[in-house]
Amino acid sequence: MQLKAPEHQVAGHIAKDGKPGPLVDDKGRFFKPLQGDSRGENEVKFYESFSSNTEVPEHIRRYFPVYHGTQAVEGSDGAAMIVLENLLADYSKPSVMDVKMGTRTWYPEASEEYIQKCLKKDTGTTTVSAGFRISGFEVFDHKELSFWKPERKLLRGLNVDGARLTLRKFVSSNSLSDIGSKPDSAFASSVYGSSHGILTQLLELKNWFENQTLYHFNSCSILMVYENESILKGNDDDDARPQVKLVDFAHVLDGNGVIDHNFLGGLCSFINFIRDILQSPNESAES
Ligand SMILES: O=P(O)(O)O[C@@H]1[C@@H](OP(=O)(O)O)[C@H](OP(=O)(O)O)[C@H](O)[C@H](OP(=O)(O)O)[C@H]1OP(=O)(O)O
Ligand SMILES: Nc1ncnc2c1ncn2[C@@H]1O[C@H](COP(=O)(O)OP(=O)(O)O)[C@@H](O)[C@H]1O
Repeated sequence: MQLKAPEHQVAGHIAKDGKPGPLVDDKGRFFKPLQGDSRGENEVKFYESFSSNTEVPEHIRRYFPVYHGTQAVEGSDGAAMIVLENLLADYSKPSVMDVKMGTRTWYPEASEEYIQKCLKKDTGTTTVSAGFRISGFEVFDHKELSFWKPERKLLRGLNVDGARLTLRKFVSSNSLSDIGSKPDSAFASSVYGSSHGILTQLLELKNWFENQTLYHFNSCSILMVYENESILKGNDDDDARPQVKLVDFAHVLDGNGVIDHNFLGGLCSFINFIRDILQSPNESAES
């Protein structure tokens, strides 16, 4: 089995200091290392529960990576990995964004030390003020014809206007490395707005979150992706294949019959940001 580091990972842990990072194979699978501190165990528990839970509607399953169990992986010193569908396997020039949802990333059951660490990040980013934060993104720059990924530090410093601007940049054709340039939102209608676009998918998810009490998705992210190859070729809107997926279930807890207000609130706010861009694609917030 040929394994390599994923080309377009935008957030989360990477191989560092002897610890393994995610890997992908050529058969469309994504291998995520089981993290210590019971996080890995908890994520496996979630996937096992979710994949056999008959209360999860079929049309909602498509928003989650397919789970293929766990596996000891040779290229990674035999470490156990969670085997998932590689969400980017069918994309050749993907633009990708990871958005961590919720007005808080901590939860009462966590240790005081962990809560304080999360609180610091939550108040210092748009988590508290907007109900989500952009954890990472990579866009295909249509002027430079190459991928552009901002430094993490830059993302952590985004305020609400900065997040709004970044969501425009994500669907713009003008150069992204130029901080001063105003995003043209050229792909907003095909990526965010088309009948199968990001907004439609977010609204379908929201419908489920308004009722589901099975799980609480603490610290979970929405991963948005679309294809640039088709846009470059001038094909029609549907070829951008915009996709919304949920990732990172290391801190998911049982819902115990209670609505996940934290995720739902963040999702509603995020939907409003996307809607605003669609309603005024030419407006551009100052960074
Ligand atoms: O260590 P940090 O500060 O980079 O925090 C990680 C987060 O990075 P962030 O600062 O939010 O961009 C990281 O967030 P992303 O996945 O990058 O959005 C995770 O929250 C990670 O924890 P876990 O894998 O969910 O248990 C976080 O890792 P832990 O520190 O909780 O191990
Ligand atoms: N199934 C997947 N397919 C493709 N890429 C993925 C998949 N899951 C995660 N990723 C990539 O890895 C990043 C980190 O994933 P995540 O599950 O949040 O890891 P961590 O627990 O280390 O934070 C995501 O932002 C995304 O770029």
